[in-house]
Amino acid sequence: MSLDLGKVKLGPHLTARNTAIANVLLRASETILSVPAWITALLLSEKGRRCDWCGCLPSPGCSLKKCTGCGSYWYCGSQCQLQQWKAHHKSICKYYALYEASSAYQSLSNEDKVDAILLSHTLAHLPWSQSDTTQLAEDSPRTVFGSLMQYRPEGFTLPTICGKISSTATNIDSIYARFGNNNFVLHSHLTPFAHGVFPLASRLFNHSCVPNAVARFVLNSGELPRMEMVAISEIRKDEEITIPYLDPAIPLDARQHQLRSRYGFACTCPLCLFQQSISPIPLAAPSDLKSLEATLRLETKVDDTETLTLSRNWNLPSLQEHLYPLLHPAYLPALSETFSKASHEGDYPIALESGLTLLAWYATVYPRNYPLIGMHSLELAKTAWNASIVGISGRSEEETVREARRYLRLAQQVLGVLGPEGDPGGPAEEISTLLELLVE
Ligand SMILES: C[S@@+](CC[C@H](N)C(=O)[O-])C[C@H]1O[C@@H](n2cnc3c(N)ncnc32)[C@H](O)[C@@H]1O
Repeated sequence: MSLDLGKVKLGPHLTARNTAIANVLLRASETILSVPAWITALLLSEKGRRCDWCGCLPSPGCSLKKCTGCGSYWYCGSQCQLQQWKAHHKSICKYYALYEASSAYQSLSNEDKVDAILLSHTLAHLPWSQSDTTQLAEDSPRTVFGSLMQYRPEGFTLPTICGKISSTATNIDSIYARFGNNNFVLHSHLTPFAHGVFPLASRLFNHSCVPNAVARFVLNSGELPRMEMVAISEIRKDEEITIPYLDPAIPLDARQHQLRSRYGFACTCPLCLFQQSISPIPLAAPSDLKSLEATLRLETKVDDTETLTLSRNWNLPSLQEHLYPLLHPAYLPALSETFSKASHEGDYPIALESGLTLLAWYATVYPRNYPLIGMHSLELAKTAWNASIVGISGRSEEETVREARRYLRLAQQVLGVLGPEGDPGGPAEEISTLLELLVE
């Protein structure tokens, strides 16, 4: 298969078969590829909350319309209902209630239930027999889906399927074997709401724990959710474009295990190689912790500039050796817990210090402009704002407000690279509102 899509093309890869290659120089925040979902299924917690077709929340003052057939699918209007009916719901509707009540379905985990429904939608969506598919174009979603790599992890079992569709599908097992390692979790404001199949994006993008691109999802009433792949740093022509299949902050062993068991490969990205090279990492002695954290904050320059910008590109390997204990797998969960607990309980001196250390940690481990840096910076800004209202001894209100503004500007800068995604509002709106409240 030869895919050339303007800014990105399919190239060879030594171990992953193919990979996405930049056709041109791509700037941070540039959209590399924009594709509508082929098939989606809402997370169970989102059923009845969002439209089953377009994924949108109902507009203010409106409510979703329930399918009167099965009573289990909801739509923002007849346009969405009609499109889903034609796409797959007509083959599923009258079987859904029995299917949902079946012990085979009930015994699945929530994630597997969503994938079982996604599989049912996929099978009902198009003709699957060979004779029905011979006319499809080379770049049609069905053809590209058929070219995706299959992977059957240990314990791979086909879930129970909804609808009278198994008779038209020639090879359900091989279709499902493309799900675990190719499908995407759709998110709004970085919070998951659905699983989805985007064959073209799956065919193109490999994983790296130091990715240079991430996916955002665009929702418009009446249309299937759209995925946009966005560059988070400058990507040179002919450079590989990679995305994160999981959170790079997960400890090395757990990350490697997930990538091996779910996707079938051993990651050799720069973060994995560096962490392997310094393993086993010693834990910091409690008496050293404060000074190590202060050095990390200083090193990352997160607390000494008026306009807080993370000017470095990813260069974790240049981290001073005595700071390695801060990369111990137990350190990040403990630090996150300290920050959450202190912010929640209003212990602002501790919250602001641990929150800033956390920001320095993220800025060190994540690549530049990684969205979670922005999300954390927004969280930290809110903490600083709350602290300014309550007051912190030894610090003026003005000082704390200035700190909040710095974090807001960093959040705005980092999340601006990702751009708006999902539902209206969200972090970008929150940041603007807070910046207005905290005018100088
Ligand atoms: C979504 S596909 C990516 C596209 C795939 N390379 C192809 O040629 O179709 C996911 C699969 O690609 C391979 N893959 C992705 N990232 C990889 C990496 N960093 N190293 C090795 N294999 C990788 C794995 O086999 C994984 O199951």
